[in-house]
Amino acid sequence: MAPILTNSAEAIVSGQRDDLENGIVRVKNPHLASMTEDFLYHFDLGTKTHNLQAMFGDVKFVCVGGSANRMKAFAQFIHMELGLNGSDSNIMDICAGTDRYNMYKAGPVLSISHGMGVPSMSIMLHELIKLLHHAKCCDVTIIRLGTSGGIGLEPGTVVITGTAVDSFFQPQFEQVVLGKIISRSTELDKDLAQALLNCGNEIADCPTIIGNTMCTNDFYEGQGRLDGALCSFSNEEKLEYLKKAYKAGVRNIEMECTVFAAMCHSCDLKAAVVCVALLNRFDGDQITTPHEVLLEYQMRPQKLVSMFIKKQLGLLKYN
Ligand SMILES: O=P(O)(O)O[C@H]1O[C@H](CO)[C@@H](O)[C@H]1O
Ligand SMILES: O=c1cc[nH]c(=O)[nH]1
Repeated sequence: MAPILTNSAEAIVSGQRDDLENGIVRVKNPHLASMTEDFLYHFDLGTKTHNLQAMFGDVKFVCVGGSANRMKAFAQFIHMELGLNGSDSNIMDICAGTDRYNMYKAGPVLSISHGMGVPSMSIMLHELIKLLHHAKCCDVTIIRLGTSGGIGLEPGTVVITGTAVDSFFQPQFEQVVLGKIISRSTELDKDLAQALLNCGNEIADCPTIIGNTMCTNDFYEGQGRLDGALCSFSNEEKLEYLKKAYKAGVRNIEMECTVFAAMCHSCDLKAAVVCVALLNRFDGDQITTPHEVLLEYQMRPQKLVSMFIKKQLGLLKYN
């Protein structure tokens, strides 16, 4: 179906131009300004109940990932890496009042879980972007740290997304709004991707590439797996699709990158997606790699992003 609205139609409304000029995170919703209170239901945080500027005003980096444990571990890791005061074991879940998402803060770094799939990521991002806006956060960089299925890659390879594409290999995110399809661009920040690649290249045993990432709405049939409860295609058809994806520059598959890229792009947030490939999908579908190996793979995006944050904060030199 043809798109009915693109990014260009989302004009900057009055008041938002000031935010653009002073680097404050912007929202693109003219209705928000007239609300006397904004309650971020899935975070259990609100503009009347919490001083969001005092709590979050110093945030410069937001790291997001599917699992609550991973994002807690990342908060503890970055706390240690940045040499922050206090014990990393005291880092508390800021969203403890709800079990939808988990949020941790370590100095200027916010670490949040988003669950699995586009709807879960989308809800989290609506509330996160509003939170950053209400807190008057400036010049924020947001990075997704995830896992993925590789296409033609050695397991353990870290893929920094060049372009986030949908299941038709198109650089767009389509959403149904009021019964019509809206299409938004999934452009990501090229300089940020390159800076992250440079960090990856400095880390031993952390093979890193830039490649296109395909976002799907399912882990099984949606990613061409033969091992789900349902399967409507043959092994040959699966391989043909994966080869087509490879030809289109796709190097990994996950389940959130297009909505993440589109929403961040629409709100002028510098964004990147850094996902480790857990397996090579040309070799199979099941993830049977030992748990300790998977944990080490999951640390790779964290180490890479930690190095980037340290460089940005002047704690490490750029080569
Ligand atoms: O490792 P995370 O961040 O959860 O991401 C990937 O893993 C999940 C599927 O196992 C999907 O959410 C996919 O995008
Ligand atoms: O194959 C995989 C592995 C992790 N996450 C995905 O979405 N797909």
